[in-house]
Amino acid sequence: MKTGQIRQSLSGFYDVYAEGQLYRTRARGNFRKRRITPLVGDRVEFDAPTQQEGYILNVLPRQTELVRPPVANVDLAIVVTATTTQEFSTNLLDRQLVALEVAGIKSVIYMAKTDLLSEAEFADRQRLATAYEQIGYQVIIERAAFDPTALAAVKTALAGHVAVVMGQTGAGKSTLLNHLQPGLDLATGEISQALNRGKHTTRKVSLIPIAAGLVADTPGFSSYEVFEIPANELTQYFPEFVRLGADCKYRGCVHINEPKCAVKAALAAGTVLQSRYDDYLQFYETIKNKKVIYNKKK
Ligand SMILES: Nc1nc2c(ncn2[C@@H]2O[C@H](COP(=O)(O)OP(=O)(O)OP(=O)(O)O)[C@@H](O)[C@H]2O)c(=O)[nH]1
Ligand SMILES: [Zn+2]
Repeated sequence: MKTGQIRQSLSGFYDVYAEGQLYRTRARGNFRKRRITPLVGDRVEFDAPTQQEGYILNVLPRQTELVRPPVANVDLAIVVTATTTQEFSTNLLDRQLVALEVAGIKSVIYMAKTDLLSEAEFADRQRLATAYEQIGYQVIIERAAFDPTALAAVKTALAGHVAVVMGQTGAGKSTLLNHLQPGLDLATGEISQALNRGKHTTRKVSLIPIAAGLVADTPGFSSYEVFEIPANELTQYFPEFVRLGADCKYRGCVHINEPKCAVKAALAAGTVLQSRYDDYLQFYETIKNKKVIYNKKK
């Protein structure tokens, strides 16, 4: 028996990488009775008499599991953010960051399309980039449409990780992937559209080695309407609130109506971004209002 990692899945076949080689396998373990479908990124135990006919015997426990793209053990997300004034939204960015915090996936913010900005717009995005860095996120900001320094920074960030590229439609995900891996040839402007059709396509998903990491060739989605966490835990997914919250008067402070709240004090002092706090309140309300819906889930 060997141990390896699924690097690609296509019509019932799983290509497993182990000891420098790829093995084409099928699923045949008793994990199937437990309704575990192997995912790209899974670490698996398998038997392979030849490189062409192997059988997955066991799927090892997952650290993380994404639905779109269906990839296991992702531990890094490049959150591609279009910076043009029409497209840029701190709300959408914060939604993605919170969803990734909840999933236990580290985020790197990639600010794209800066070549389309005026000087004033660029200065504003730079100010935000600094603010997010202070929160604790790495921010990579393009200085040109094809910026080798930004690409090199992405490659460095990928080292040792299993990563996905996320972001809204038109953010520049395919463009970034194509620049990271020339020859990948993803059709720009087509991925979200294809996924949105919601058909059960037998889409190929693979992890491509880029620099010293692995990146899913299919970008992920940013529509996280519901956060499946209790509202009073939302604060845990805002790293700056976690740090400040230690100084709130009340344990379990949710930084809304409580007196002597360190988060609200920092907001008044201008050290917490107003947009972050506004988004926090909006997500908090969203969770409260969706309570009935997510309780119905089995
Ligand atoms: N000027 C400029 N245009 C860009 C940049 N990045 C992407 N674009 C353009 O923006 C459009 C959308 O880019 P994509 O890479 O397809 O965006 P995507 O995130 O993959 O979009 P979906 O497939 O819809 O999810 C394309 O026409 C790109 O050529 C950039 O840095 N500068
Ligand atoms: Zn507080």
